[in-house]
Amino acid sequence: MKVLITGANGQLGRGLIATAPAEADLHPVTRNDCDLADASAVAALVEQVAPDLVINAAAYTAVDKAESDEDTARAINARAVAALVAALRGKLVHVSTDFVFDGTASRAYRPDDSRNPISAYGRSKAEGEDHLRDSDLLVRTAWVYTAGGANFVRTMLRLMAEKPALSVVADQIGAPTWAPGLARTIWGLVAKDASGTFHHSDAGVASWYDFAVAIQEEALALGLLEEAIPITPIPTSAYPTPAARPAFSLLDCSKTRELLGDGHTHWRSNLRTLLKEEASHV
Ligand SMILES: NC(=O)C1=CN([C@@H]2O[C@H](COP(=O)(O)OP(=O)(O)OC[C@H]3O[C@@H](n4cnc5c(N)ncnc54)[C@H](OP(=O)(O)O)[C@@H]3O)[C@@H](O)[C@H]2O)C=CC1
Ligand SMILES: Cc1cn([C@H]2C[C@H](O)[C@@H](COP(=O)(O)OP(=O)(O)O[C@H]3O[C@@H](C)C(=O)[C@@H](O)[C@H]3O)O2)c(=O)[nH]c1=O
Ligand SMILES: [Mg+2]
Repeated sequence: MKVLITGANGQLGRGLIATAPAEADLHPVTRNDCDLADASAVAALVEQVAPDLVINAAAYTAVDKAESDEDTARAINARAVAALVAALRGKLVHVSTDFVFDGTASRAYRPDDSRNPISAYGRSKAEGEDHLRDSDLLVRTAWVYTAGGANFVRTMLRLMAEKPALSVVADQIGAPTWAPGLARTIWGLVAKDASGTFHHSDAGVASWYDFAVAIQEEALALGLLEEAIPITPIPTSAYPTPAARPAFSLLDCSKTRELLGDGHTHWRSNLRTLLKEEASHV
């Protein structure tokens, strides 16, 4: 099975490469190999590799920057998806976000719930989803982190080492996602030849504040941080950002777990695994 993986240097791309099944003949590509904003380059790449499957792990993920750069976000998160679908004979596995939802739900979002993005990034990702065919596979995830990535965990570790105190929003609720776990779920869905929409995040629920508190506790226990600093829970209104973010974006992952018939690891357990990995590199 010839598999083209875009975004190969990203958090998910690296996880997909690390967890790929032995029978997958991987063709990882980065921005240097192909600029996804260039539709003709996308078509040429797909023609040249002639993959059975494309896993599109590339995206414009700078949520705040997208507010003032929506056209670039749309080029990568939407128009590149259309170009992949147009060039491709095989299946597209595409990845999207909890930020396609508006956050007004009072229960976890199911794969077929209606979308209503409230940011430029969310709109660009929703538009990308719309380009998929029925035979393609869409996996929505949230709050992704991994070793070496640009993510909330690494931002917190840096700020906790530098600052005397932190304030973190406590009224945005969701669940973090460890990239290698997401990658395994994607390979599991590919093995089942799944199509349609699936959700994957780690198990459990958190606010960004809860996540920050857990990061500090686990990092102190592992010796990644020397001293605890006070972390204050704040409302979103006290932390203004260019992009609006959903107040509640928990993903209901039961359809995915039922199909794969496996367990669902709690985010705190995955966080500990990641921090142990970070600690072993120090
Ligand atoms: N990160 C998160 O919290 C979440 C991510 N997602 C989705 O999951 C998927 C994977 O995200 P993640 O791995 O975290 O993202 P990353 O930002 O870690 O990686 C994205 C990759 O896409 C590449 N890329 C960006 N623009 C282009 C371009 N024009 N041409 C070629 N490559 C490009 C980037 O390259 P470069 O480094 O050179 O820019 C980067 O390697 C995405 O679809 C994202 O929307 C969903 C929910 C949460
Ligand atoms: C650094 C910092 C952030 N925050 C808040 C801002 C924001 O509401 C929240 C998370 O901040 P970040 O900028 O790390 O997260 P953000 O980039 O918005 O993360 C999102 O990225 C995209 C790609 C997705 O698809 C989403 O699922 C989600 O993971 O924490 C604080 O309250 N205090 C702080 O000191
Ligand atoms: Mg970010």
